[in-house]
Amino acid sequence: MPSLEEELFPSTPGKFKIDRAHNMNRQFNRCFASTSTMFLWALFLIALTASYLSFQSFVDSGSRYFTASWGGIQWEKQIRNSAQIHRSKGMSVLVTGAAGFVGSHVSLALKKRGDGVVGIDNFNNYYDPSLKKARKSLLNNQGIFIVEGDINDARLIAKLFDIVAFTHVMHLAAQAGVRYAMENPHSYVHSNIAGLVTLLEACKLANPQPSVVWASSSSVYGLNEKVPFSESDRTDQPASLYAATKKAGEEITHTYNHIYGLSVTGLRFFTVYGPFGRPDMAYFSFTRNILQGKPITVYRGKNRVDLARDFTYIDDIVKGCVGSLDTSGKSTGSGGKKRGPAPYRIFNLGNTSPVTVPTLVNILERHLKVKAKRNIVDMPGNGDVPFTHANISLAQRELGYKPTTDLETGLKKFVKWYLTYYGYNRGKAVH
Ligand SMILES: O=C(O)[C@H]1O[C@H](OP(=O)(O)OP(=O)(O)OC[C@H]2O[C@@H](n3ccc(=O)[nH]c3=O)[C@H](O)[C@@H]2O)[C@H](O)[C@@H](O)[C@@H]1O
Repeated sequence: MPSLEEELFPSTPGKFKIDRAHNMNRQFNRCFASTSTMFLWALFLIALTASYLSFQSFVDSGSRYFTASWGGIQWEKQIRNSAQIHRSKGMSVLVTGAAGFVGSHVSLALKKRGDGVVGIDNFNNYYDPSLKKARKSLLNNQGIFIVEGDINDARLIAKLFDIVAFTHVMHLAAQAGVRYAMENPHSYVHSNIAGLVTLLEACKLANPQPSVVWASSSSVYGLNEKVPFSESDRTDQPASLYAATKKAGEEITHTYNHIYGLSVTGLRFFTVYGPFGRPDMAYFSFTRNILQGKPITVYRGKNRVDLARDFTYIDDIVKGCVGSLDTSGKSTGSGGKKRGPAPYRIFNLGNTSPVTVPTLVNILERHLKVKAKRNIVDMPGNGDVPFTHANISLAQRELGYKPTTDLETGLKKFVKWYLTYYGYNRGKAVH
């Protein structure tokens, strides 16, 4: 069985391919010494090398995670229809990661108020792709088309900009998850760094250039101890590779703003939760385990201090995203040339009231009406930070951001959705 990494990176230039060619060469020397057969074999090897190189350049263009084909008149028509704006002064937005948790919610909100939305998602299997497909159906029903492809596919992204003059890009495609970075570090580099650069290259070359709003993370505050976390606080001590790639994203987007005049807004999300959420996150996996009577692992910090998060409800995050798009200001460049300074902004989008993980479990128990089997363990050195707490005054001032859902209310809505979607005692969708 191929390892997960091999599955994720089928195109990574594997040494075995080169070794195989090398071995063939040795066999060839042994078995075929005559000049004429040597000539024939040389031709064969040249042909083999040429096809290998063209295969490499194909995969390097980025379709590593996904093999679906794209293109054609019908495909372009679906994209144009989806991008159509149905309100005055509306925008046409390319949403990356549109089948993801935040991406699907933001796409629906934009479409609802009459903006044009085109999604792109690679539907990778970091978590159950059937949930992503379910979100996709929801979006399709509202007239939103999601292109199946990877943001590393430069040709595909360029094609999308050929078809639609996007005014905005809402970039939410990413390899998420703090602890998984220890298992599969390369997937973070692939999506959060290489993918980001591929996307920014396309934005930089587009004419007109779109304004870019993208998802950074509260994890960039890392080992920062000053609370609450303000945008001007230190972010140079990441505790995980995930955080490091998000921080790198902030620096990379800054250079595209500086050199090419791209308008950029980075949003530091604080542990977003809610209906249609991510199954890899604690509130979601705890719910599944509690309902199935399985134990849950609750991490505890140094000196037996409970871990805490500034859990933020999805509807509040959506308002922050839409507010960011509305106030983003224009990019100034065109065709890769800067014409003047463009906005570069970073905002915390949190809830400003941290809750401990044991309290999160208590609330879930109440809503589920089932007792959890808690397995309390000291936090392993896995990239986690002990607490997060957002200062949101900047977002309040500039975006009108004002979270209104507390954890109790938000989890109630999540549990209601979960039970409708999966039913009791199940991890699989009931429809
Ligand atoms: O806002 C953020 O910056 C980040 O929020 C979450 O990361 P995290 O806060 O670690 O969220 P969870 O994985 O749901 O963990 C929440 C808390 O539960 C704890 N936990 C997690 C899993 C578990 O089995 N047990 C447990 O106690 C974690 O240590 C953490 O304190 C997301 O997974 C990241 O993608 C996101 O960037």
